[in-house]
Amino acid sequence: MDRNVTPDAILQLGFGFWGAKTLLSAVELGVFTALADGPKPLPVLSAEFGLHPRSAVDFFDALVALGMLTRDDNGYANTPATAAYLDRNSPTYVGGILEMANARLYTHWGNLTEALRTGEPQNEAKGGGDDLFDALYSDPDRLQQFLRAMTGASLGPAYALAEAFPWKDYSSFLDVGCAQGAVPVALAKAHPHLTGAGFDLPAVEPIFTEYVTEHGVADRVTFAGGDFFTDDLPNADVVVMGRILHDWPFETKFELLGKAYDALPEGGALIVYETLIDDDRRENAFGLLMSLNMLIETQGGFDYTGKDCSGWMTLVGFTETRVQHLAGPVSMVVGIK
Ligand SMILES: C[S@@+](CC[C@H](N)C(=O)[O-])C[C@H]1O[C@@H](n2cnc3c(N)ncnc32)[C@H](O)[C@@H]1O
Repeated sequence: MDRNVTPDAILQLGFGFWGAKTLLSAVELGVFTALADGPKPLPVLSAEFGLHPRSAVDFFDALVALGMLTRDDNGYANTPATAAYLDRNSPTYVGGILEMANARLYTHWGNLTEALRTGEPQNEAKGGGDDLFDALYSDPDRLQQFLRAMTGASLGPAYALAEAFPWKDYSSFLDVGCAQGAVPVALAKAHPHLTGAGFDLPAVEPIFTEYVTEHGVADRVTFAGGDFFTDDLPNADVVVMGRILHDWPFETKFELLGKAYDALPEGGALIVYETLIDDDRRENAFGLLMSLNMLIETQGGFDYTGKDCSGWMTLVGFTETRVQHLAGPVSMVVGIK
C-alpha cells in the first residue's frame, strides 16, 4: 500500500460535524460576544455560561485548536476574525446564519439520506406541502431568526457588490427578496446618489425598517411589500436578486427572471448573486452543498452555475451577461437589458 495515501482527509471530513457543532454551540452561548472586551479566564467563562466542570476546559481548548479563540496567561480571547464577525454587537456580525444553522439546519441535515431518496424537504415543511416561507413565517421568532440569518450570509457579498458594479451609471435599485436589508443598506451607504427599495413579503417590513433606520439610510431606502408571484415588481434601473432563484424550481426561476426583465428600462441591469456552482461542477463544494441544502429546505429549489444563469437570462431577453466573483463562495451574474 502507498504510505502517502492516507485516510486523514476522509476522516477529517467525516468528523467535520464535531468541529462545526462546537462552533455553533459557542455562537449559541454567546462566547465571542462575552469576550468582546478582552480575555477572560476559564473559571469566569465557565460560570458565565453555566458549563459543567467536565466540559468547560475541553470546549474552550477545542475552540483554540479550531482557530476560533486564542489562549494565554490572561485566559481565552477572540481572534481578530471572531472579534469582527462573531461578536453580536459588532456591525459586521455574521453569526445570524450560524444561529440558524444551529437551531434548524443542523437537525434537518440529519435526514439528508431521506431527502436524497425521496426528494422531499426535511425542515418544518416536511410532509406538509408548505413552501419554506409559509413554514418559516408562521412563527414570528423563526421569521426574525431567518431574516437575521440572511444578513449574516449576505454582508460580505453586499459590500463586495457595492464595489464591484458601476453604480455611478445608475440612480435606483430594487432588491427583490431583500430580507432584513443587508444589500440595500450596503448600497445606500456606499453610494449617496442612489435611492432604492427592498421588495419582500409584507411580514418582513418591520424588521427591514428597523434595520434600515438603525443604519441611517431610511431617507433613501424604502420597503415595497408584495408577493413576487402575484404582483409586478416596482421599476428600477438595477434589480438585484440575491439567493432568490435557488429557492425555486426551474419554471419559477424563469418566471422571476421575466419579472425582473419587465421591471427594468432599456439599458437597465439585473444582478443575480448566489453561491454559484463552477461551470464544471467540481470545485465550488459550498455551492454544491448549498444546492443540497435547497433539497432539505425547499420544494424543488436548486443551485446552478454562472453558465446556466447566463443562458436563462439570454432566453428571457437580456442582451449581454457576465459572471463576476463577489466574496467567498458567492458570485454574481449581471444581465443588461
Ligand atoms: C433566501 S432569502 C434571500 C434574502 C436576501 N436576498 C439575501 O441574499 O440574503 C429569500 C427571500 O425571499 C423572500 N420571499 C420568499 N417568497 C417571496 C414572495 N413570494 N414574494 C416576495 N418575497 C419572497 C423571503 O422573504 C426572503 O427574504
